[in-house]
Amino acid sequence: MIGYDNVAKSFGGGRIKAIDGVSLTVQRGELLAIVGGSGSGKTTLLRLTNRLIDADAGAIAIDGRDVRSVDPIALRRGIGMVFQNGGLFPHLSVAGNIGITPKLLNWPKTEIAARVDELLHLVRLDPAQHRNRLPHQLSGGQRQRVGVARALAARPEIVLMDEPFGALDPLTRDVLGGDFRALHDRLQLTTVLITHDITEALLLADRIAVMHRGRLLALGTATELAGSRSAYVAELLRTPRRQAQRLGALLPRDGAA
Ligand SMILES: Nc1ncnc2c1ncn2[C@@H]1O[C@H](COP(=O)(O)OP(=O)(O)OP(=O)(O)O)[C@@H](O)[C@H]1O
Repeated sequence: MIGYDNVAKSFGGGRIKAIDGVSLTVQRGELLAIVGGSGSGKTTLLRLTNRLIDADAGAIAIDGRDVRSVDPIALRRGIGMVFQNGGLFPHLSVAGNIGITPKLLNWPKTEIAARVDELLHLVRLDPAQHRNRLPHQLSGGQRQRVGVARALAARPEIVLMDEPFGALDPLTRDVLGGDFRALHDRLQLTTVLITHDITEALLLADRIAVMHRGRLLALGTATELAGSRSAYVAELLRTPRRQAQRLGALLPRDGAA
């Protein structure tokens, strides 16, 4: 569904190699997580995908079509994008935020209103209670749900998510992650999700891409990564492994559910 072929992108007149020869294929229907330290190139890769920036070298294809042959605005309208903290327009209501792409696409008003309510149901927010609120009148988790609804408004096949659950408490994060995974499956989306949290990546994604200094260091399922010989990947997996062992010992299986 998305193919990256030897993609490179530098900043600062070539001094900062943000992406340094990345090749990777995201399968249709897959949820791929990208993990890696700060500055490893995760956001740059996402921004290249919908042409918020263009690559210096290599090619990116969506459904077999080079993204450079598609009008960037049309491209972005066909790809849902979810940001950390929702990225909602503060002066627009929930309905205004969710309906923004359909409005740009000149959908009739009644159709937009029906779609907003349908999407609020989809992300498990009561339309009557939420559609007229402003973003600051929502909790962090509710804002992210609205962010997901907005990304899905024009029925994209691809969703790009940049640390969507990063600023949430661990319980909300877990629930939202699970809810999104269910939506991804139900709507047969292809999703690329950036996260700092390797545990979240292991639990949610079909495959995980590990980025390090602009390069793709490893790519695979949890089991495949566990067999990686990279010292960096072993270090990444050490914390969730240790936590799983400690929690297994601390929480007996037949305790409170
Ligand atoms: N517009 C820009 N101008 C100059 N340098 C940039 C720009 N965008 C990104 N960079 C640099 O490119 C490198 C990769 O940045 P990127 O934002 O892709 O990393 P990241 O892995 O998403 O980091 P984080 O997890 O901290 O968000 C960094 O060194 C960053 O400073």
